[in-house]
Amino acid sequence: MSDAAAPSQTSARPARRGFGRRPGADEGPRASFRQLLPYLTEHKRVLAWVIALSVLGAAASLAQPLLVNQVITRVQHATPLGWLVWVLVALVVLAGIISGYQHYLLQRTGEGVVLSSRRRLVARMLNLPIAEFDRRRTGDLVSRVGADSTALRAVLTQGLIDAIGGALTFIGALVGMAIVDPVLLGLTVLVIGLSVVVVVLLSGRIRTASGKAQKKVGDLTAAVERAISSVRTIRAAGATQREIAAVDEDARGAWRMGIQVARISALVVPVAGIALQVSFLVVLGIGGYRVASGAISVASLVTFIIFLFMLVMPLGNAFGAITSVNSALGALGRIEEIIGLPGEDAHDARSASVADSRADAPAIAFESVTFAYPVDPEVSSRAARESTDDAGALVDSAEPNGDPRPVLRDVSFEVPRGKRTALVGPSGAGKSTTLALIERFYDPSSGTIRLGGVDIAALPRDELRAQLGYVEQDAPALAGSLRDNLTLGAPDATDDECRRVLEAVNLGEVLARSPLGLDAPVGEEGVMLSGGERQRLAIARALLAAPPILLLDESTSSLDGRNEQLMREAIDAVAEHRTMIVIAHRLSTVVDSDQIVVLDHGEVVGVGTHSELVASVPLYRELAKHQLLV
Ligand SMILES: Nc1ncnc2c1ncn2[C@@H]1O[C@H](COP(=O)(O)OP(=O)(O)OP(=O)(O)O)[C@@H](O)[C@H]1O
Repeated sequence: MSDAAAPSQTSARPARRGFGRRPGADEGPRASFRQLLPYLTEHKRVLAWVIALSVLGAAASLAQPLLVNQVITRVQHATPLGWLVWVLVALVVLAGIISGYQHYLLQRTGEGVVLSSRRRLVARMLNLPIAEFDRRRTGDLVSRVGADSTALRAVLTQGLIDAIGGALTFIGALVGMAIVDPVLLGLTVLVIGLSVVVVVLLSGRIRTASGKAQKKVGDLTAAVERAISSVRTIRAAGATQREIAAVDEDARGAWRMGIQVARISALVVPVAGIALQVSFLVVLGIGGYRVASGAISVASLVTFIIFLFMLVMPLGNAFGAITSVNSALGALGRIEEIIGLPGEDAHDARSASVADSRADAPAIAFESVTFAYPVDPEVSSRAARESTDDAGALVDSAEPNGDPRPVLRDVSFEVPRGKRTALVGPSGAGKSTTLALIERFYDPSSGTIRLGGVDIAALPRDELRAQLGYVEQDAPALAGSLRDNLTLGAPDATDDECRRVLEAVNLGEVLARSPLGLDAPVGEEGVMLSGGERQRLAIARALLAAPPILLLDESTSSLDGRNEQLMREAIDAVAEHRTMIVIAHRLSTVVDSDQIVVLDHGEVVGVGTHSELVASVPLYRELAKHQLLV
């Protein structure tokens, strides 16, 4: 049940500040090369094989000019060519096969890196504390799994491994040059060293710019996600053009950052070429002078120049690799930012088990629970810095001094086993928050919540959530079929059980509506169902998992008489033999509850039956009068 509830919590309660821009958060996170290594070492065998192939390929290619030279000499001297041509053909074919195979292996490994980053990212993302979803934008998170992970592929497919393979040629050329003429080598190293310094200096800027570019893509995805998920509201408000303009602005932001990356890499790409040309001119000039002065022979100078070309080629590859690795590091920074966050159970004690609960203890007990929603650190520090008026407008969950504002204060009440307890109170009193604390979507700032006498903070979360069924307030249906929705918390349920449970919540009619039966799609967020049907489908889902305690956050939307009756019957079906906590927005649903807890401004102002509360709690009497129940 918990698995069902946790992820969909985000859609039920979109982040309060979710759509806004996060001030000062323009600097994307940056990753270091060290963080990339685990992704590469996962494939170290294939990569070693690829490097070996690239050395072999280089040797096959390098041998070709030597053989061509031989062929030409033999033709000039009219000597038979013999096996030479066949060896040459074989080498050309071999070099081609090696390069094709190497390309395939790199692409495949690149996909492997993307896959493992996505797996790690999604595994962590779906385990993050709910508060992280409150403060982050869904689209931005989605973009990390899509665009950012894809960017990692470039590390392998664009030069890094070629550069490593080329390192051998590079070192060989250096050694050869040192033997031929150390003085000329000194000059060459000076020129090439300068180009390396330039590239290394630029590489940091590429990484930063790529990180920002990926962040802009995240902003864009978030804007598109917001526009698509609220498309009905946007159309109805006549705001389509404004939304298009807003998304357009984000798209242009991503484009601008992309251009910036292109500008910096445009500086890097020609550096290797310039280094070659300059060192060629220097070697020719100074080398020519040294030949003239008799310091070296012409043959040595020619050999040195050939080595120079062999030296600069892999250097060009390495510079290309620096660009692609730094771009990937920009994306990796955003991936690692999420992977590095602690999961919701990182600090859990797990020192108790549900088996420790006592039969004589209440099903649930709140003991002096105080709770404040965590405030985004950025907002809290901004609130503390700026004038209180502005800060107040920033976010309503922070006190003017930046401290989080308590939503529940010193709340104590008990939920008896097998009975129906209702939570009532004005909007914003903290009713949904109370259920969220029982599910441990958040932990109290102080006080204790007990399940059968056991502190829920000591229980493994999956054990706790297996005891609870949770029906959220609005639209709690997931895209997919009726069956997908029902079996979310009970994957082994049979079709018969699914059908029975649909009948129990008066949804038999929905089942009969489509020839697809249980396979009938419910649409994105269940749009193909009415509000009342969605809520009853969620109740059916909870019922199928058969948890001993059911938490039901009744829909705020008003239901017509027939739907209300259907809902009441569904709740009665659920309540049988179960402990139930229901948040009631219509008192008529709860007047016959065994116990009613009245919340006001985060405090318990009364606990009792309907008639007791009418007699003793003015707020309840007021609510009842309003709803024509007294
Ligand atoms: N994720 C959140 N982050 C920050 N503040 C929140 C969050 N969810 C709720 N709040 C705040 O907590 C307070 C209590 O909200 P809650 O949803 O628990 O009230 P409620 O009694 O269920 O209201 P309603 O009857 O309207 O559903 C409100 O002031 C609300 O703004």
